[in-house]
Amino acid sequence: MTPSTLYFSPLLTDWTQPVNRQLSAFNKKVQWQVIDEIQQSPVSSILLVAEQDLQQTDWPLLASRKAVVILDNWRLPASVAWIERGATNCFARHDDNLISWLVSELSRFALNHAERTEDSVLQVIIDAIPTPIFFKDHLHIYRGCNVAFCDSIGFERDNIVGHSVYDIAPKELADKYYHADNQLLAEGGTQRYEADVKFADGSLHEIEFNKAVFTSHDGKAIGQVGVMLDITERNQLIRQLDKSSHTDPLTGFENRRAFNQVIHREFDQLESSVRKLSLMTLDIDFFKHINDRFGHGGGDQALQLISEWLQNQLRDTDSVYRVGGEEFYLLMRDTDIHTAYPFAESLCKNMATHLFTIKQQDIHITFSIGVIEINPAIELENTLDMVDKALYEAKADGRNCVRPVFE
Ligand SMILES: Nc1nc2c(ncn2[C@@H]2O[C@H](COP(=O)(O)OP(=O)(O)OP(=O)(O)O)[C@@H](O)[C@H]2O)c(=O)[nH]1
Repeated sequence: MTPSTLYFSPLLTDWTQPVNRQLSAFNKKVQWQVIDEIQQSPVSSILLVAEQDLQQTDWPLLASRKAVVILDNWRLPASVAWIERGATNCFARHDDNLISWLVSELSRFALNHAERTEDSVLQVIIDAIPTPIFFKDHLHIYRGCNVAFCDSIGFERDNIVGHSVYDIAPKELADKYYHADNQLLAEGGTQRYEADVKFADGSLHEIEFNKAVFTSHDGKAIGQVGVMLDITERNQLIRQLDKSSHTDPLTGFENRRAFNQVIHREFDQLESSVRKLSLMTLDIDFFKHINDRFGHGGGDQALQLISEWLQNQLRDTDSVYRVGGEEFYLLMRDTDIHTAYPFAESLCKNMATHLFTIKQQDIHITFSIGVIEINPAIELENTLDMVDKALYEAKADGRNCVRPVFE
């Protein structure tokens, strides 16, 4: 930033000439730079802006500049309102006090700059903490941060401190932060929420923001401190654990625990819908013989081959679960018994004619199957008992067959 450059908004264009003449009279040589948007002026620069040029979306950026609002007709309430929104000062168009304020600011620039480089004990302490930490004032301007915060967002501290969140984050994200900050300042206390954050190296992180308001001695909110906990690995672990607690490792199918959750959810929805839902229970016949003949490893291989085969027979709306050693449930959505029964018959027939190769030997394997349409008027437990009973009947009737339940 050049200290002797004064940035100004378009409506002040004619007005800058008389001001420039007066500054020259006091040996203050300045350059004038017109800007269309506040963001075109550097943070901490002196910005002179006509009240009519300001949009509400500009307000969050006022406090990160030395923004002076110029009023056509100076009114005390308007002046105070602009200062509360973050403006440094407020003058009437023809107020000579503006000239003395500018002279004083231009003279003090070097001193202020030197003061900003001070290193405090607090800074050393927070820099030693590997978790990103930042603090902002009540106008959403960053007033401090640690090294971990700079590293995570990929900015130097000088490009953060004194800046508005709109200076360092894309508008969409800045809007989100601004809204959350406003809410916290209004409500006080603490705030915790999770959000995805893109770090400087392009990686996406799941972050838990822990923020707290700090107050002046009279209890007024004057800013907030935020700590960003990276919970990406923790969440990945939770998702992995959740998945493995619902998945059978041998076949990759979901297990009985997953089935119980899904069936109860879908059963509850059935009551309020006209959709049909059918359930098939499939049990491999004489699986013990396969283990006896090929060993337990051969039995495992058979289970994997059968699962692959079964998966290939299904429609997109079907889900299969391994609910026991050699027993599977097949949930068929949008399917009534008149469709489910012939489908079960064709599965049974296709399975019996398919050749599986285990340890270089071709064998035939068969299923016994029970099938039922789930009736929302009947207790789910009773339905599950009925379809299991149908499966036992199929076994008792010689296996390799389907027994449907018709009510
Ligand atoms: N290899 C292997 N075998 C399993 C697994 N889970 C269960 N089994 C075996 O599956 C066999 C099931 O035997 P049974 O319940 O008698 O049933 P079956 O031999 O299939 O006979 P029916 O069901 O009456 O036709 C047992 O020998 C179990 O040890 C598994 O994960 N891997």
